[in-house]
Amino acid sequence: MERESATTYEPKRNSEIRVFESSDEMATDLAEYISQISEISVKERGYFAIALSGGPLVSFLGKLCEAPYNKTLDWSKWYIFWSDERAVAKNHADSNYKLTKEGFLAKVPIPNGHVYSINDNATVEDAATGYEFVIRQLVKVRTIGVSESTDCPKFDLILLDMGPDGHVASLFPNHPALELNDDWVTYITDSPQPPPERITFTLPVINSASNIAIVATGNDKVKAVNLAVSDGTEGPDIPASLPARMVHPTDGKLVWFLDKAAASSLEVENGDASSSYKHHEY
Ligand SMILES: O=C1O[C@H](COP(=O)(O)O)[C@@H](O)[C@H](O)[C@H]1O
Repeated sequence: MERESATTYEPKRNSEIRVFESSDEMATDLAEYISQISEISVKERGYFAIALSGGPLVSFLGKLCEAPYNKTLDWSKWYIFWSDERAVAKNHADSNYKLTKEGFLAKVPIPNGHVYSINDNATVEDAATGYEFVIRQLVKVRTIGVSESTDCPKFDLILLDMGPDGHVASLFPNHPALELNDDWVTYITDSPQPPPERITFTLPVINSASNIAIVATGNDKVKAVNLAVSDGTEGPDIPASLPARMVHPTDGKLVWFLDKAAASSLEVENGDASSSYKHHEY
């Protein structure tokens, strides 16, 4: 696909940064990106297993509900998961399920049985255990792939929205959940942002995906974007435990979708605003 509107940094190894002039351009490119991954996954595996998140990224999924995608995509092969959920009822304003249902899922013909939401009627501990169990069953029958490198589920695509503090999914800076290596899904009860109780994919699961997209928009994301993609050495100024900086696909590919505001502190390599942005090499 031609992406005339985006400033793109072609990857050193397995990452790429795309910067957009407008929300509309970002939504158009994101829709094409998701569509292409969906088509490849269905062709190669027979399924498309995608994990969604909350945050502003959901508002960028609208183009998928319109022509041509609403007609051309094989929605019957889509399987929907969440990279994180808040411990609230599904009809609560804070629910990531509610956000994505209203903003996307209600507008496309994905079979209800393919939508794997997180239990809102259990303790967070039980909901996390139950969600991991469901994912394990789907890995066994290969509806979700498996990473040969990590033995973790290999989602075809995990869509993340980065918070202003650099959190992704419900993995927050300096939180012990960042160190979990054996669990696929975990829970926290002390989120620094409300609501405190949440269920989240762990980093090994995120990093095992075939494709990871991180969306960040707005002025309040400038610092976190800079820290997350900086090629500087980690230390007092660049925290090692910034979750977005810890997203390193094992065998897959990471694409950042940024608006100009969020990307405003990235260093342009040769001083030309249409040229590439520096970022760290994995
Ligand atoms: O709490 C959450 O926040 C992030 C995004 O943060 P925001 O400040 O940009 O809304 C979201 O990605 C995540 O799924 C969610 O649970």
